[in-house]
Amino acid sequence: MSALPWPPWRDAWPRWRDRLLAREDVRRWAEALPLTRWIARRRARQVFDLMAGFVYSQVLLACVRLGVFERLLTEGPQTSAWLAQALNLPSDACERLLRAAGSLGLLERRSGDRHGLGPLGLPLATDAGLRALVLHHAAFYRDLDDPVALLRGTSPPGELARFWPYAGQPGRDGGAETAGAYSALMAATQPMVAAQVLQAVPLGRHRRLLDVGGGEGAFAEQAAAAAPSLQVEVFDLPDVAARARLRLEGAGLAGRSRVWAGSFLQDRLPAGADVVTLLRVVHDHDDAAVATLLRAVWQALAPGGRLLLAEPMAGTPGAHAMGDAYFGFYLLAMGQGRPRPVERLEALLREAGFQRVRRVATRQPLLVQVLVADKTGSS
Ligand SMILES: C[S@@+](CC[C@H](N)C(=O)[O-])C[C@H]1O[C@@H](n2cnc3c(N)ncnc32)[C@H](O)[C@@H]1O
Repeated sequence: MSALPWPPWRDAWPRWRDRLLAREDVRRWAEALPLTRWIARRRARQVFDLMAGFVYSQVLLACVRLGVFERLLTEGPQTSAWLAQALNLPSDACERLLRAAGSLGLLERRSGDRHGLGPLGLPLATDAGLRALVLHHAAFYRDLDDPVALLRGTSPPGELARFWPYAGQPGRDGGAETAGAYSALMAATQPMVAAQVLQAVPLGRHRRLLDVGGGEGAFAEQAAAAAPSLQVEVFDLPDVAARARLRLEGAGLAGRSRVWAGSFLQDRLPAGADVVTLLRVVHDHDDAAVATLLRAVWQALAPGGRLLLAEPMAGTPGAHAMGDAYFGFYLLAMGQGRPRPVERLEALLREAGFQRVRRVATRQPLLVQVLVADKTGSS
């Protein structure tokens, strides 16, 4: 266990508060008193939202499955009757869905008794990657059916674990199919990550980029568009690499790209790139595998080259639940990996031989944080 992040004397206040608020009479008093009433109400709402969060997610899933957001984006605000017909729902059920989605900020009322996109519905209407994730979460949701068994490791492998095994055993049965489904999801959600990374770290000064665990090449394609003189390369497992080859050729990048098939846990990475990217890869792996991977990247980089590690991280200010709750349980269901705080990743990078490890701010740290690290010595 690591040391406590605060000295024991700081426990005194929460201990006193917990003892006080455990008393029924104090809670009633706090609800009645104008000065504390708003805190009591906010807490009650927060607890209710935690309890009911799974219902909110299913309202969102229904909207995505029915294509509500894209429809309202292309057709503009519509009446409940119009939507009931377009979505093939009984009018009562449609009204119920519209009310639920409205209460969550996904939709909002407009003039003439019509419904339009709400502030939270707009990103879902415009981002196919977000909608793909919502659909994918249906499988994650089923895996969370018995969270205690999941924590104890006594539940049978769930759907996410079946989605993933091609990574551990390339070439095994069903590899191409599972790799296809997973890689397509990654590619659909990659644009939001690429936008953050390329804005934070322009690649114009580099000549050769190697995207390790680069999936079907979605980031390589965007990097090539952002830096026209950059040679882009992707390294991934064989079934995924085959998809990357097709994608990059299809994007007209055959002359500026190269795709390598292999496992970064067993095979040498191609040497000589002056920038290596690891996007949403490290959190998928346990510490021993990460040490192997980072050492392999260090060896592959040209002297003076740099590594760009980007992923959602634990302890992200203002987004703790994203790291510790969402990714903590997502990766548990997947069967390996963990979200790591920046400090842990910095330590792993230094242990692998990297120097000048530094953080680069992104506009949406919830989506992705970026660490840059240099290879200053020779291998
Ligand atoms: C979460 S996905 C991220 C893909 C891509 N970087 C992105 O952000 O869209 C992780 C990627 O690492 C690849 N991967 C996992 N284990 C690997 C291994 N041992 N060797 C090479 N690639 C691996 C997977 O096939 C997958 O494409």
